[in-house]
Formats: sequence, structure tokens, C-alpha cells
Amino acid sequence: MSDARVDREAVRAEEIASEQQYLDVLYTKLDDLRQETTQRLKNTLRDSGGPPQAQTERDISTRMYTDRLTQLSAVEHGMCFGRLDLDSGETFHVGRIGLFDEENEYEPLLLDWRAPAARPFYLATAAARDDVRRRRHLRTSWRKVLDYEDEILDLDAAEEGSDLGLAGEATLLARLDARRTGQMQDIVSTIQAEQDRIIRAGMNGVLVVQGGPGTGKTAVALHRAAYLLYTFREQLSKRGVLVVGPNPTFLHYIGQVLPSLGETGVLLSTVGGLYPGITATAEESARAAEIKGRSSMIKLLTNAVKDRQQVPRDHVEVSFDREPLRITKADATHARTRARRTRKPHNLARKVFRREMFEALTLQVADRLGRELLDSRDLDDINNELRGDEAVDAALEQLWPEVTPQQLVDELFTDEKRLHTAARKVLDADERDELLRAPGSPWTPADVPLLDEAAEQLGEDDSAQRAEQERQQREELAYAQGVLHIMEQDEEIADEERLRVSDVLDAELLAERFQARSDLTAAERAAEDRTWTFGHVIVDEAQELSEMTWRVLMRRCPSRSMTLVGDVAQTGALAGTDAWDEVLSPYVQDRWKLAELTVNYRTPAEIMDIASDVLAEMDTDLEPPRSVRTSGHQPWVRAVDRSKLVSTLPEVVRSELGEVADGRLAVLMPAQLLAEIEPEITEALPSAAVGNGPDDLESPVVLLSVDAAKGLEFDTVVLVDPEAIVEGSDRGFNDLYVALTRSTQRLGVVQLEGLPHVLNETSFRRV
Ligand SMILES: Nc1ncnc2c1ncn2[C@@H]1O[C@H](COP(=O)(O)OP(=O)(O)OP(=O)(O)O)[C@@H](O)[C@H]1O
Repeated sequence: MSDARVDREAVRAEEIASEQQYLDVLYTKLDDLRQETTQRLKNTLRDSGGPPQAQTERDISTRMYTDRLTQLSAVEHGMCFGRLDLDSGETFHVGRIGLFDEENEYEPLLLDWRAPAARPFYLATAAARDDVRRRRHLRTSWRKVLDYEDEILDLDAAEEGSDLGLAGEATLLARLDARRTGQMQDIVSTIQAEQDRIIRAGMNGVLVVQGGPGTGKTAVALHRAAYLLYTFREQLSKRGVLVVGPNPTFLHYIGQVLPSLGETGVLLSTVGGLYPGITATAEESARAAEIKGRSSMIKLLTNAVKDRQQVPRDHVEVSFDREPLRITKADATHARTRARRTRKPHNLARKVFRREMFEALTLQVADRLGRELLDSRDLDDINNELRGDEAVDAALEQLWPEVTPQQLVDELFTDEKRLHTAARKVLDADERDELLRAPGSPWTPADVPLLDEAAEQLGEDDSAQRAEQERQQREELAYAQGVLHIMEQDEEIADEERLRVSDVLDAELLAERFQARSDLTAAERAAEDRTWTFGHVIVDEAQELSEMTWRVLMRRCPSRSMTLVGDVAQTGALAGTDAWDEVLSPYVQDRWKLAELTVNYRTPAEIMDIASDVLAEMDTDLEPPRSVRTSGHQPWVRAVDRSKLVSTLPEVVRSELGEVADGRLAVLMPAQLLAEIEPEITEALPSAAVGNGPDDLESPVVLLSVDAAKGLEFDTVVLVDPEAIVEGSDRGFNDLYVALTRSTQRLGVVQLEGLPHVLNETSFRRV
């Protein structure tokens, strides 16, 4: 070994030892904090009794200490991952959490990656150094420093850098080359500059992040959630952050990222999960989902609601007090007009309809008895009697019933006559047929925006509930005023000069505290409340959302503080979009910002070249993202006879598994083909999961439809029957583009018929 090399290795060993020493200090600090917090939590839990105020404070403290402990445990692995050396001679370590030295004027021991001072770790380049002399990436395993990578940010180094301007290139490439586990990992130690700018963008307004496959949109969206919660904690902890993903499998795939960043207060949901009390995961045809996503469904639902507001053809007769009573067309029409004129939702306007009807019926009864002999008290008595009469009630309920959103939507799609009436001038006969389904059918994700719309149009008569709530609030306010009064008296006796309680806390605030007693987080409360509005909403795969879904999300976010990430070249849903301005202009006109991601961290160049041809075939101005790396594996193509597919696939899968040790392999194919071969293939390939359960991605081999693979990635992808994918939908090229870009290492294509013309034979190795 040369002397220079021996010297370099000695220096490296010394540096590692010195970083280890520093890490030991940090972990000791972490252990101390954990112990301290555990002790405080124990003390809080041990206390009991006392006035409600004490209980409230204990609830708040318990929540706070539990959250803190969760955060302290979450950061254990990879707690410190970097260091900045500044021109001034100062050094800062950067990590997942902020740690301070209380005994030394709270000097930072570790900078939270989200703190402004940590920003140069992600942004500094040789050309714009921001006083950074050296950036160091630490590679650790649990509490042990394994290695490091230094970047000296002087101009000489800049010339050697990659043309993609990557920060910490070796560390980044090692991360990207690593085997996938079926669970998305955080990227906090290797966030790149173009991603950092999006993560830390201001919170106000709508930000659209457009980026090709593998550019880190999902990763950026989740790190942005963590950043916003850190920076605007006070604001967001009250209203919460909602992250919407395309399906439950995807949510499971990304589910660990935020907890690993110490953030647990975010509600992750699919569109199908946004209606409390309902699990909407059933499948339906792409066409039915598309029809349900159209904004013309608002009209359909309005018609369906109006259809529940009937008048008799001539009159309905009921018996009241052993005499016949007539509910006439004229009275009902008058009552209906008055009720509709209030412009209140159906269930609230119902009260007005009934009031008018009871008045008309009261007069009818009064006429029978001799109206001139009755005074207003007698009329009130008759009115009350009518209100308590079951037969009258049932007859009025027929005309203007109380309807739940579930009833309205369910009966609309299972009753041909109702659908026909509601769909006039909205849907043609074919479209109506597409929506009809058997009674008792389960809810689909596309039903949820309709349920939500129906809930808006129907309204909920919650007056009794509200009155009770107001009564409680008044009581709490009175109690809080009492508490303040006693506390102030005590203070006056104790110390005239001190800041008084009422200077910092008023009765309303205190009452609010009492109400917030529930130890649920904002996210947990939001999950149970359809009308909850969030502080910030993040949507992944936003290009897939229908017009009706956008309405739901906009209702959940009246402040329009939103981050929408997606790729209009990957739209698979027929109701999805190929232009951001089209979906956003009804809500924010042109007041939204666009940020773009241009580098593909997932797909190696050999595969991206093939996918780029598919992108070029689509009618789009989008540039394919540039891959950061090559894998050294040329994609292959193999022709297989359809009748031999089930017997050949296991052999193909086994041979590919042998190529990437310990990796994840996905076989992607059209949904229809998957349904056809599923029974046989599960027998022929018993170790494979057929991906409809959340845990299936952790299996070494998973079979998925292309649609279900959206947003996911695997070390190896075997794509079956690309021709059918292209032919199978109006968005066939988009689907093929998605399927091709799921692999991090290897791609094989099993061709049943011809190859689609966009796939260039010469890019493949024929086997
Ligand atoms: N800065 C980074 N450092 C390390 N890994 C990264 C970085 N950016 C992205 N990645 C990795 O690249 C892969 C693709 O990221 P992600 O799934 O977020 O991309 P995407 O744009 O959402 O893709 P798609 O549109 O195909 O769903 C993931 O494995 C992610 O962890």
C-alpha cells in the first residue's frame, strides 16, 4: 500500500472516531431526554383527582409527553446524518431532531433538518456556498458511525461535480441502489436542492408539483408535511394536515415515512376513506367511475333530492280524530314552494314544509269544528295534536321524508326508476345502465364524493344536538369564569404586583381548553368529522382526481393551503386530468404556483430511454425526467404463447429473483388478464402475493394490475402483455408509461401478441 493511501486511511479512521465521539454525546443526550420524559409522563399518570381544570391539564400533558416519547423513539435510527463546516470555523451537525445543551446557554448540539440554519446542508453548492466550506454526509448503522462522504465546496470541486448538481452524490447513489423493502423510506439525509425548495415553500395558496416518474414527488410531499408541521406547529396542530393517496396499498407503502420523521399527527386517507363511517373500497368499471366523477353529477343529485319532495296527484286522505283529513295538492304545493324558497338543504327545509302543512291542516280541522268559535290557543292545541298523530306524520313523511346521504345515493343507483327521473338531461340510457347496481352493493371510492355532495344538499337537522352543545358551552364558560375569579382572588392576596391570570388567559380561552379535553389529535378528530376543515391538504397522484373529488377536497380546505403532486403524463383514471389549470381554475382561477421536478431517482437510464419513447407518443409537451444512474442491466423481451403463460411465468420469476438477491419483484399486467389467471397462477407460484392487501408489497413477489402499481416501485419488474395495456384504455399509453417506470434495477417484458409500436425492439435484449 502506498504511503499516501496509508495516510488517507489513517485520517479517515481518525475522523470516524471523532464523529463517533460526537454521536455518543448526542445519543447520551437522547437517552437522558427519554428518561426525563418517561418520568414526567409517569408522574402525570400517577396524579389523579382535583378539579376539572387539573384533569384537563393532565390530559394535555399526557398527550404532550406521549407525543414527545414517540418522537424521541422514532429518531433513533440515523438520528444524525450530516455536518456543515462553515468559513467562520463553526461546525453544525444536522439530524432528524433538534438537540440543545441546556448547560451551555442552549447551544445547538444537533440541528433539526427543518431548521433554517440547516438549509445550506441541502442547498449549498460550489457556486453558491452560503459560507459552507465542507458538507459531510455520515453513514451510520444504529448508533455506530460506519463512514462519511465529504464535499469540499470550492470551485475546483465544482468542475468535477455531476451535471445534475447532486448533493452528496456517493451517499445518494448508495441509497438509490439499495434493495427495496416494500415500505417507502424517508430521504431526509439526501434531499436534493430542487426538492428542498418545494419542501420549504410557503404554506399559503395552492402549490402544484409536477414531475415525471421517480422524481421524488411522494417523498417531497411527505417531507413537506413534516416541514410545515415543524414550522407552523401552532397553526397546524389545531386543524391538522391531510395527506390523500390513491389506494390503501399505497397508504401502507408510505405509512412509515412520517413516523420515522417523528411526525404522527397527519391524517393519511384515500378518497374512499374521506366519508366517516364508510369503507369504500369496492371495485367498479372505469367507465362507471368516470361518469360518477363528472361535475354534472351535482345536477343528478339535485334532481334526486327534488324527487324526494312530492305533492299528491290530487289529494291524500288520512283519518284524524276519526274524521277524514285531506292533504291536498294545492296545500302541499304551497308548502313545498315555501320550503324550497328558503334555499335550505332538504332536511332543514323539511321543517318549513311540515310547519306549513300543519298550519293548513289545523285550519282544515278548525273549519270542521267551526273556526269562528276557536281562539289562537285552541288552534295551537289542534296543531300540537296533529304533530303528534302517527298517521298524519306518516303521510307527510311520504311527501317530504328525512333522507340520509347513504339512502339517497344507494337508492339512486339501485332503483332504475329513480335513476331515470334524476338523470333526465344528464345521462343517456347507456350511461344510466353503467351506474345501475344490485341492492346491497358495497360502496366504491367514486361513491364517496357523491355521498359528500349529497350530504351538502341534504343537510343534517342537528338542531337538538346543537342546542345541547350550546348549553354545555354556556356551562363551561360560566365554570371557567368562576375558576378565573377564584384564581384572581388568591393572587390578589398573594402578590399585588404579579402578572394576573386574566392578563394571559380569559374565560373563553379557558373554556376552550376544557372542551379540548379529549386526548384525540386534530387528525383523529378530523377522521370522524365529515365537515372538518384542515390547515393544509396534500394530494399525491393528484392527476387522477375527478371533478367531483376536487369539490370534496376544496370543501375540506377553504383556506386553499394545498400541495398537489402528480404527473399529468401518468393519468390512468378516465375522470383524471391532463391539464392542471383545468381542474384548478374553478376554485382559484390562475392563482396557483407550479414547481417542477426534473430528475428521476428511481428508474435507471436503460429503462427510462424506453419509457421516454412512450412519453413522446403521448400528446404532451412534457420532457422525460433525467435518470441519475444506470443499472448496467439491459431490459429483455420474451415472446410467450398465451396458453403457456401460467406455466412459463414461474420460471421467469424464479430466474429474475436469482439476479437480485433479497429484492422485491413485481409482475405487472392488465387487470383483466390478472383476474383471468389469478386462480391458476397462485397455485403455480404459491409464494407470490396477488396485490390487493396492504401487506402484499412486503412479499418478495407480487402480482399487480398496472393501476394498482401506481406510485410504487420494485427492484425488478416483469411486465406482461404491454399491447393489451395500450389497447385496454383511452389512457393506454399513460398506463404503459407508469408500468415501465416502476423498476429500480431490472425490467423484463413478456409479450403475448405483438409489441406495441412505441416499444423499440433495439432497446431490448431478446431472450
Ligand atoms: N433525494 C432523494 N434521496 C434519496 N432517494 C430519493 C430522493 N428523491 C427520491 N428518492 C427515491 O426515489 C424513489 C422515487 O421517489 P417517489 O416515489 O417519491 O417518486 P414519484 O415522483 O412520486 O414517482 P411516481 O410519479 O412514479 O409515483 C423513491 O425510492 C425515493 O425514496
